[in-house]
Amino acid sequence: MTETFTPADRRALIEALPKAELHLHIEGSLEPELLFELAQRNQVEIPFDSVEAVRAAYDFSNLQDFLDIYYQGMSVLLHEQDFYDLTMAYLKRVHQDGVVHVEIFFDPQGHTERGVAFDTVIKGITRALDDGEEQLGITHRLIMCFLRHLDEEAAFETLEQAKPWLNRIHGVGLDSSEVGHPPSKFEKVFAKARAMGLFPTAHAGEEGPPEYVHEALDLLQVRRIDHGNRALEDAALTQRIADEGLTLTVCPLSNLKLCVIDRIEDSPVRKMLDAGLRATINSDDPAYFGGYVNDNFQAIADALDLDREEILTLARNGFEGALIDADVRQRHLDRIASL
Ligand SMILES: Nc1ncnc2[nH]cnc12
Ligand SMILES: [Zn+2]
Repeated sequence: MTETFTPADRRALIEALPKAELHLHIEGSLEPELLFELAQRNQVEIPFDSVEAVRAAYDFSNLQDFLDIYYQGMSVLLHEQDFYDLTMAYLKRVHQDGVVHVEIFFDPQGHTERGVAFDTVIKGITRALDDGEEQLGITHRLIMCFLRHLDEEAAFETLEQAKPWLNRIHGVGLDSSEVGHPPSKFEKVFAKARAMGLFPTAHAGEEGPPEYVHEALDLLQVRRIDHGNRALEDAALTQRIADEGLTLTVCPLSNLKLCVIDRIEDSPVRKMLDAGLRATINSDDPAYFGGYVNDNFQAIADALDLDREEILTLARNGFEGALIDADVRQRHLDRIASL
C-alpha cells in the first residue's frame, strides 16, 4: 500500500522542519504596527493614518511600485534602537516558523542617504543578531547590498564605510530596481568586495532578462543568485547553474505580489527542482508580501502539490546553500533526515 501524504501532513512537516532563510531584506520585515510605533517614537510624518491604510497601500503591480513604498517605510528608522527592534521582531517571528539560521540583507544606502550613519544601522542590527543567537539559538550571516539604481561610486563609498565591520559582514549583494541597471554597472566594486573576502551574490532575473544572470555570473562572479526566475528562459544558462551547483533564493509570495508571476502555480520552483537546480524558499520582504518562510513553503507546496521528498529537498537546499561551516550544515541535515 502506498503511504498517503495529506494536506495536514504537509502542514505538520513544514512546521516541524528546521529552516534556513537566505533571502530576507531586514527593512522589508518592517510590519505596519512597528512602522506606526517608530513613526510616533521618532516623530516622523507618514502618509497613512492607520495600520489598515498601510496594508491597503501594499498593492503592487511591479518591483518599482513596491520599492517606492519600501524606501518610504524606511524613513521611520533613525536610531540604533530602531534597527535593533526591527531585527529582533523579525527573529522572534521566524523563531516560531522553525528558522534556525538567517542570512540577512541590509541596504545601508537607504539609510545613509537620509543622514543615518552606517554605524548606527549596523550596530542595531548586529546587537539584535547577537541577542537572537543567544536567546533564540538562531545563527546568522549579514549581507550588505548595494542599491543598483545608484551609481558605482556610491557603492564604493558604502564598501569603504563597511571596512571597520568586516568581521560582521559576510557578503555583498545587489538589489533595488533591476531593469536598466545591469550587473555590469557594478563590476569593479564587486571585484574589490571579493578581494576583501566578501561572498558575492546578486538579485538577477527577477524582472531582468537572462542576460543579467549571465552578467552576474561572468562579471560579478556571484556564487549565489537571488530570485533567478528568468534564468529558466535560457537552457544553456540553466544547465550552467545546475553544473556549478549554485543556489537560487526563490521568493514565491514576493513573485506573486510583484506580478513576476500571475498565479502562485506559475512559480518556477518545480521546474528548477526538475532541472537539478538548488532552489530555496524565502520570504524577501515578508511585511509587504503577506507571509514569512512557512507561509511561502505552504503556498508553494499547496500550489505545486509538492510531495514529502520535494519539501525535504527545499529545506535541505537552504542549508546546502548557506554560508555555514560543514559540521554545522551536517548537523542541520541530520535533523532533517531524522524527521
Ligand atoms: N525583491 C526585491 N528586489 C529587488 N530589490 C529589493 N529590495 C527589497 N526587496 C527587493
Ligand atoms: Zn530581494
